[in-house]
Amino acid sequence: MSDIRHLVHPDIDSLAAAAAQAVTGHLNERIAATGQAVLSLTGGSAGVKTAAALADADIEWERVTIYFGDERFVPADDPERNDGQIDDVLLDELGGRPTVHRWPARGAEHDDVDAAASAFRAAHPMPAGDETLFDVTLLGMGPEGHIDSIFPHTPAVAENERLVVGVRDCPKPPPERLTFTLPAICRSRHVIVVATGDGKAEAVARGIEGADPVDWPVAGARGVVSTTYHLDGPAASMLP
Ligand SMILES: O=C(O)[C@H](O)[C@@H](O)[C@H](O)[C@H](O)COP(=O)(O)O
Repeated sequence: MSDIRHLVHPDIDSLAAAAAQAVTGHLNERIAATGQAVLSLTGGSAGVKTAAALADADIEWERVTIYFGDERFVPADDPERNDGQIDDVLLDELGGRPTVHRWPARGAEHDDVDAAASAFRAAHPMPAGDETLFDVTLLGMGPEGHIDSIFPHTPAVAENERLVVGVRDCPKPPPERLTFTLPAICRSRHVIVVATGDGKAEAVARGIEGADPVDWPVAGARGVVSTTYHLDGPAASMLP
């Protein structure tokens, strides 16, 4: 099992700055080594703030490929989509420099979430086996330990083969979503979890102690090289 650690920051802005600095270091290391890097982004307040902090980072973005860890299966122009929030704070500013792979939107081409997941798999073939898929996966987390659209006690958290699934009956609206699964997330070199507030404290503690991911999905998100939780004081308050 890779190294797992946590860092506590005074507030969400310094947390986002530190997480963005870590993302930058990991991406630049891979760009120096291989000429390219792959990043998976996340929605939520801490995730979007971290993406915003990346707008000032010194990164050769034309060498970076970006995915979104999950997406709400709603129309492309729906303000509920995660990618629109990331466009506003980061991608619009970067223009066409990174390669960005978006999830299918609900619409004329896709009106069924499972068909949309199949279409995404077909359009983005990913190698079987252990080869890493992402250099960095950034994850926000809900109070019940959900990451991406992987919620406790759902088919998505039990998925142990497919890298991408459609989600129905999601406990948090909207009910239909698309998500990478734990087998995909665990093929990241570095996993970075960002969480603030005492509502997240139990999930943080369960994640770091290595609880059953069926109960606390974040506990199943482990990077090949490192797993780091960036927290504020309240989110860290149940750690030993
Ligand atoms: O699709 C979603 O419903 C959100 O993106 C959600 O998964 C979010 O990332 C977490 O709930 C953490 O959000 P906060 O950092 O705002 O608490």
